[in-house]
Amino acid sequence: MAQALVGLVGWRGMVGSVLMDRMQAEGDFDLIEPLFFSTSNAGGAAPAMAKNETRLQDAFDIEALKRCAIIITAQGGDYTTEVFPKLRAAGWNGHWIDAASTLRMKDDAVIVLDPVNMPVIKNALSDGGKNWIGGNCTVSCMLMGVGALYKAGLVEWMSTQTYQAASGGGAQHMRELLTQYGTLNAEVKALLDNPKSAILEIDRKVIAKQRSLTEAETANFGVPLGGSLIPWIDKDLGNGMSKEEWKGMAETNKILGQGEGFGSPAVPVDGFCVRVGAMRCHSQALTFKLKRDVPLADIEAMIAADNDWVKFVPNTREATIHDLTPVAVTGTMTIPVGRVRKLAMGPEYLGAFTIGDQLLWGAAEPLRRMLRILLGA
Ligand SMILES: NC(=O)C1=CN([C@@H]2O[C@H](COP(=O)(O)OP(=O)(O)OC[C@H]3O[C@@H](n4cnc5c(N)ncnc54)[C@H](OP(=O)(O)O)[C@@H]3O)[C@@H](O)[C@H]2O)C=CC1
Ligand SMILES: N[C@@H](CC(=O)OP(=O)(O)O)C(=O)O
Repeated sequence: MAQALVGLVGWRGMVGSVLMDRMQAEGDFDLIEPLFFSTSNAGGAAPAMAKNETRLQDAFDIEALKRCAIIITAQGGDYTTEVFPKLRAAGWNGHWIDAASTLRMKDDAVIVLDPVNMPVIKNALSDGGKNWIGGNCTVSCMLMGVGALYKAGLVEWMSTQTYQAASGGGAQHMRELLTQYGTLNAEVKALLDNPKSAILEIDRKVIAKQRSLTEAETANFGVPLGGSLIPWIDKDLGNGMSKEEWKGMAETNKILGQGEGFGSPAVPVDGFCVRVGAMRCHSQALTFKLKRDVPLADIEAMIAADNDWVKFVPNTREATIHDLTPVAVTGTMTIPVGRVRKLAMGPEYLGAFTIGDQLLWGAAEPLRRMLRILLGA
């Protein structure tokens, strides 16, 4: 039987490259006939994973896209906004798998995170669903870690305080962060090399340099991030909330198939989203109000048993500083959850800390897993 023709758009970008690596590592290309698209180099050579179709197709060519049974895109929201409606209007009835946020909250779209919401995905599939969208990276990584508490119906509300990496803004943001670190280091290198130099002199020079970075040096974040932080991510919704913060409640509930549109109450999720100088791991401190007092050991066991990727980190200094950091997690599929303890506010109040690679579980992995679900593999 002929293999399904799967269109790949955005495969050479940062998210797309991580997706390609994961698809190769898991043998996904053995199951499909890939058709590679480009917005900038139609007619050029497709990457080595191509089989019969070795030339890049034009990613804006609706007729070429219509040939595909499934399209996976990590090209970005502008591309989705431009192409998806035209493709559907042209009668294309295939499956659209997308990393961008554009379609996430549409009624006919499912936010895919199958280790957490396989029942929601299966329901939508049996109802003829065709639009499968990856979730916000922070939300997906959080639910991979503590989804067990939601599945058990234990969460009355949750507050999140995030520590989000530069990669969430894109490749240029990562470069800008590292360039800033380099600039700051260069500013005080001579003083650092002299063990007798005064730390407050170093500090004075660093802050002076941070405050005088040029527009070019802060073009992506708008302000210095190296040696600082930015407590605002994504758009200003005008009600005191950032769009990234809004996604926390909206997407968590939609992923779980509850709240608006599902006929059940939404769990309140709120907090502050903060950009920090990490490279590609999003970290989050979580505060839960549970519906009842559950013994800590039961909670730990529930979290640890939820899926193959969650790793329970004992709440000790040693385990935490080694296993619960962006440096430990980057480039791995592991989602550590640690610092789990009852809080001083009462026995129903639980604290936890979790981390995920925002390019893996936060972006690429749910997409390739959805492809597998569609292929029945
Ligand atoms: N960054 C993130 O953390 C997350 C991003 N997303 C979604 O994924 C989308 C893509 O993000 P991201 O991968 O960071 O975007 P990139 O900018 O890395 O890639 C997007 C596209 O830019 C084009 N491009 C132009 N110049 C280059 C270059 N030098 N190297 C590689 N590609 C280039 C490519 O298209 P072409 O080959 O056609 O020229 C590529 O597919 C986002 O817009 C967002 O919707 C989702 C979750 C997380
Ligand atoms: N907003 C995220 C990255 C991202 O792409 O999110 P979304 O897929 O929800 O637009 C961040 O900056 O860390």
